[in-house]
Amino acid sequence: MARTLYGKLWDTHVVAEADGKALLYIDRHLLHEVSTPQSFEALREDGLTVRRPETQLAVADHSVPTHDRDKPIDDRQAAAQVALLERNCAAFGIEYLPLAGNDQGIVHVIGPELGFTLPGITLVCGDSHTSTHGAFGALAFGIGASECGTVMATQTLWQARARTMRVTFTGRLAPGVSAKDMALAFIGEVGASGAVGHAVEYAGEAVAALSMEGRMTLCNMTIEAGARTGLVAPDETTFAYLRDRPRAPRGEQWDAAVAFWRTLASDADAAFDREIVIAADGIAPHVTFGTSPDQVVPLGTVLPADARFDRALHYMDLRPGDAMEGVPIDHAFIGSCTNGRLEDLRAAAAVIRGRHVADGVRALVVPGSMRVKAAAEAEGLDRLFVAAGFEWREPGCSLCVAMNDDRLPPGARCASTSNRNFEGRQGAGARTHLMSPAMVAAAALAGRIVDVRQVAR
Ligand SMILES: CC(C)[C@H](C(=O)O)[C@@H](O)C(=O)O
Ligand code: SF4
Repeated sequence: MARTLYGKLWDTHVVAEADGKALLYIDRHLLHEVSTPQSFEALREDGLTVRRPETQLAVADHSVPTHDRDKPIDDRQAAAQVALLERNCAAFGIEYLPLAGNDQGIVHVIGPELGFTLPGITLVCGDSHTSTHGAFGALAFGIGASECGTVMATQTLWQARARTMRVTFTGRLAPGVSAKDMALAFIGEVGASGAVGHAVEYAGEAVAALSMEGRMTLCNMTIEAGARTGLVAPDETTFAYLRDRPRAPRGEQWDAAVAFWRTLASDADAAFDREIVIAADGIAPHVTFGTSPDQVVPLGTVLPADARFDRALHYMDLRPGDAMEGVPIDHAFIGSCTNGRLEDLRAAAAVIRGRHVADGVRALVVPGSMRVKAAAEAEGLDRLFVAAGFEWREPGCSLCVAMNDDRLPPGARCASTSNRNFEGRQGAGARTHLMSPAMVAAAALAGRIVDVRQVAR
């Protein structure tokens, strides 16, 4: 029978079935400091060990400071969280990527760039944005703290099979429009719970044309439509990205792996439970206006009059009929597991080159990882951002979630490349507008939200 990519990934990992659920084999587990303390505690209480430590990889990202990394961490809670992760990993034999090392970064940035994330595998992490790794054709999904413990002890998880949804982006993106705009357009169309219970596979010409960075942005935000996971079938772009990555297979193993990875695409006649088609060539840059990622509009339109948005608009200090263009901003954030990769920094830099951040705007660039930072510095992007008035920081989640000391004051309004615009996400009372890196760069220069297509060179 014809199968979808999701079906193939599922079938190759089922160990047992009962009560309508399947016991799935979990190939890889990523860990960070926020979601794992209880998982390790549970192992200790039950006297369990980690079954296959070599399939697990840990890094601290959420609460780490993005400045003065040569000094001890100031914040006591953050310092304790990071130290605990390090101790737990040492005690259970799990590899930990040190804060001072060259491989540290946001968990969803380092997995792919190290070649830890591979097509055809199941990959989990105690973090909702684990869907990012689905860009490689891996079955990747976020799990809870107790499930992290289960995976460490048993290398398996009971899961209910998801329904399938294919989202086909026809045509090509226009200049100035990116994967972030595709993600926001999709979420705007289906709503924040529109894909609940579904595994979403992205397909179509515009997806095939995306770089791995773009595909990761798309899969990363899939979770904001309520989906369990996002997927893109692996292709030449995927293989070219993974070749020679530090932990990717080599030599004959590489050839065998690629031959297997080529079989993972959905069969031509595979049926999906739901099909959505979006014309990519008609997508304009998108900006969120509310406090949920689906409260989003394309530029060139005005905010809808709808009682459902009353609370959000009140929080955001906006009104129905307002256009997003011209809304003044005082902060700009370029970073996160959605848009903190080299390509994202390049897209922002291309807009900024030779210009300066507007008076009264505080702008931050937080590379997604040490490797992204090093690569950006090798191209001189750090100097370009600093000359333009941006702060150039050390890698971590930073202002995406404000769990470290990067936090906005109440009433601040931020143009942000991150993925969640919830109330207080970037600081109590702060307002977040999600958009692409190029759009954030343009907003930082203008001091207000502008259409990057009108400022880009
Ligand atoms: C802290 C962590 C568990 C959380 C998540 O699950 O996604 C965070 O990464 C987020 O983006 O809100
Ligand atoms: S960058 Fe943001 S979304 Fe990504 S893992 Fe960190 S807090 Fe979560």
